Amino acid sequence: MRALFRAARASSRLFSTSHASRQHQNVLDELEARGFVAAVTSPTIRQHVNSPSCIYSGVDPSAPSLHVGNLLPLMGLLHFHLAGHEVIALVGGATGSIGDPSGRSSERPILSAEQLKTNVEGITGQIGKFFARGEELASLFVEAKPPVKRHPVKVLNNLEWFGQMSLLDFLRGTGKQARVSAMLSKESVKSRLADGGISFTEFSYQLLQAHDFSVLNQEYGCRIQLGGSDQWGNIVAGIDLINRQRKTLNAEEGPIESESQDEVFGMTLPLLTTASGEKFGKSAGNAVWLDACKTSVSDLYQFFYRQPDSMVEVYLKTLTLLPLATIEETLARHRERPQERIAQRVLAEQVTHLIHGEDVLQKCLRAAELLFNTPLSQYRSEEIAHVFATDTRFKTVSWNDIESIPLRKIMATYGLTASSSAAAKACAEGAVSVNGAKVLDHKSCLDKTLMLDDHLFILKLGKKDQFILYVE
Ligand SMILES: N[C@@H](Cc1ccc(O)cc1)C(=O)O
Repeated sequence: MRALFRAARASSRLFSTSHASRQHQNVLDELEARGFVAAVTSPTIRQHVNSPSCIYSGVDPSAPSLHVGNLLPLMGLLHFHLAGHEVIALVGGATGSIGDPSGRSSERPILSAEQLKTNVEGITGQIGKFFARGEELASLFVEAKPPVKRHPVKVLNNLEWFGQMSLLDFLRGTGKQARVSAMLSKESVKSRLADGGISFTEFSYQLLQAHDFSVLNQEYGCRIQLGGSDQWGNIVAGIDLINRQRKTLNAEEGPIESESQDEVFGMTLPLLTTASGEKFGKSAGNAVWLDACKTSVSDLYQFFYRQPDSMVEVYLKTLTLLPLATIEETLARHRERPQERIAQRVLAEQVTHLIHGEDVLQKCLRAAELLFNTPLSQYRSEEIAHVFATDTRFKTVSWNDIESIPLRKIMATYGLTASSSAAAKACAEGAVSVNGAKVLDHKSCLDKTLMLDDHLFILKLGKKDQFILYVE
């Protein structure tokens, strides 16, 4: 671990250490300065977070992996965690089986119990790693004085309380407190009623999320819920539910001790968009996943490296832990020589480190250097195989597998092009190379004499796409 920190420190040598120590005064000041706050349900949240509180945010397991669009709420939670607040990351094993209508124009498909279980496991693991790496990175930049006491982050699954709950208990305890008029007035419901309608299942979703907030408030003293701006309605539903339940209880049993009656809050985050105004987190129409098997580490790196100048400041402030002063310095250096993409490089390195760790980042940088800059002949095929071993663009084959297959077919098989006719076209246009040598004839097979020390082919399409075949 120490070695890892040292390596991380070395890779962060770009940054002056004068800003490396900083004390969190009020986490809200920090979050506002970084552009994290879209809205809060009550201004008193500022006083409230002057002393340690407990905050939660939830994510539904609609896929086995999180994607970069999920990073913003996680970063928000991470700032609270680093500042000494208690943090609960909730994975919606129950809500994920219902489907949140917020921000969706059509019903979600129902996932099988098995699929949900796989998804919950995948996401739970990713959240754990995210906070572990976040702390590791923070120790490089943020040294709170006096040291802040941090609490272990809790990752909970709402199936814990919904799994055993009967429908009658839900309708009597939670449903009874909810007003249909308030439920109908939620944006997520209104927009669907105006266009295509909504199932009773998705209509009820807001009550499930409201119930979560109430459970977390009672069981863990949780008083803040954080979410994207599309979550406003669901968050407010939770606050309303908690207040109504308290009122009922007070009426039935007389006022109870004050601590459990303290105000609860909601805070929403802005929706991150791309320069063209689309939802952030897609690359060529596909989500950019945190799971390296779904989006390779180098594709994740490249996704951030390719961000336009107009967006890089927003992403540096929200998706990295670099102190604001360091971000300013980085941007100033970037503006002097924009063609060097200094800010994009820092962004890509920081995010890749946060998601995949320092070792994987270094491997990825090495791979990029290898694929883009240095002459291939400087390398041994074993070294390249080692660097790319877990990369989705790497495949071990036998010579028999590929010997008599035309290049265009190989390219299509390994996903370099969508079809072999697209590969043929790319060859004709001179966009294809094998170990640095241009291949114009798409009918040709891989030439054994081009192999790097008898083992390796790098197929390249244009500047960005490549595939590595390691011949055993
Ligand atoms: N509804 C949230 C996820 C969520 C689930 C349960 C909660 O208690 C909170 C949030 C979303 O779709 O992003």
